[in-house]
Amino acid sequence: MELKANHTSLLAETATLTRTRSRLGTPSTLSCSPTGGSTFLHGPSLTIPRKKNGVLDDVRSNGWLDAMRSSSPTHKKISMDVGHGVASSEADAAYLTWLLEFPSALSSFEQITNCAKGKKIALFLDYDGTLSPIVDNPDRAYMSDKMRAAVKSVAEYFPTAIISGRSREKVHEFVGLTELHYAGSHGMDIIGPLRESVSDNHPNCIRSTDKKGKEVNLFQPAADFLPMIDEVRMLLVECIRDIKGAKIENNKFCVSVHYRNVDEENWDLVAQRVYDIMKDYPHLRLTHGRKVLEVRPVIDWDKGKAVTFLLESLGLNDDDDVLAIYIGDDRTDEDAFKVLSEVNKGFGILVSSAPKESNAVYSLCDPSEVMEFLKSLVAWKSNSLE
Ligand SMILES: O=P(O)(O)OC[C@H]1O[C@H](O[C@H]2O[C@H](CO)[C@@H](O)[C@H](O)[C@H]2O)[C@H](O)[C@@H](O)[C@@H]1O
Repeated sequence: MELKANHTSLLAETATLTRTRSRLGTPSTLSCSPTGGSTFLHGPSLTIPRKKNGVLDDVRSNGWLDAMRSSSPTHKKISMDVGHGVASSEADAAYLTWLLEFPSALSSFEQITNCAKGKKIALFLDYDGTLSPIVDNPDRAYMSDKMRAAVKSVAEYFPTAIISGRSREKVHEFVGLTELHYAGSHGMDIIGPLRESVSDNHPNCIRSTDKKGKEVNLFQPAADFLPMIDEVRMLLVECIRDIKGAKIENNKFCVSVHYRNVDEENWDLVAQRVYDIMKDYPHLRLTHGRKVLEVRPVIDWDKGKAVTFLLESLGLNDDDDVLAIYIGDDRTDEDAFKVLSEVNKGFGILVSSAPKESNAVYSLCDPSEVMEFLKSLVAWKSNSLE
């Protein structure tokens, strides 16, 4: 039996498994001001230390390898002892305990819609691991037609944006819906509605046209870095060429170094090769995703800033009656969760099937639960309009 069958009763069952509930608290205190979540632990420092004696000392001592090993917890669903409703392993018990701190957005749906009453919902969706399941080949991370239909329906009721680490063009191609707003390269490439106050406030925001010839605002705060990023991408392609399974992905303002398909014994080699290139580019930094190293410009911009920018572009940032919901699965999504709770404008929903520290308030287990959540939002909104 899967956890999804009945979150509430399972949570009650497992309450006895933990003595930490009172310490953790639950968003039942959320009322209509959804802030909270815990402080996100950013993990190992990502600054690059000077080179030491041995070749691999750098990547070991700076924590890259540890971060690589913990970057994508094994996907699992809770298995339960049939007929007993108790968690069948310590990992399951840990997950159920974690759910007390980050309750399912599905079982908390009524609480969420109570918060949303009388408010304008704006929806922000990450792509990989949120709308599409994680797969070995990043070029084939397609979302299902059912998911596409769910995203299309939700966008009919609420302004909806995709915020991805991929290039904007690529994620738009995968999603294939023109009615959404898109931010690629972790928010460093945004097309938003034309709004003069926004281009006045952001020097890198220019007037442009989208694929349909409609006038839009194009915001690319890292435009000056493009030649450097291209140069580093080409160096990275060369330097990992002989490592079986390693793959470089061009995300325009970022470069992804994938190691999902590399033998674990060669991960340190991937890390060291990337490190050896990065050390000559102090204006670039590295972040960790799910079995991916991401090289990006050192600028004060992330998915959190992209959410703020998009809210401004949608004319929603000054309204008190806005509820922004951000759904994502990755470390980079934490910046967005954090911003929403800081400005008290909404909350994050972390997609994870394993316990993680997060700035999110709620959780969903996997993309199938994300789809269920989107469909529930549509049903709730259309019923409320009848
Ligand atoms: O911000 P996102 O939309 O979540 O993008 C983050 C990265 O996602 C992709 O990589 C991840 O998904 C791949 C396909 O399932 C998987 O093979 C890979 O191991 C994951 O890290 C994408 O390929 C990256 O470029 C994005 O930065």
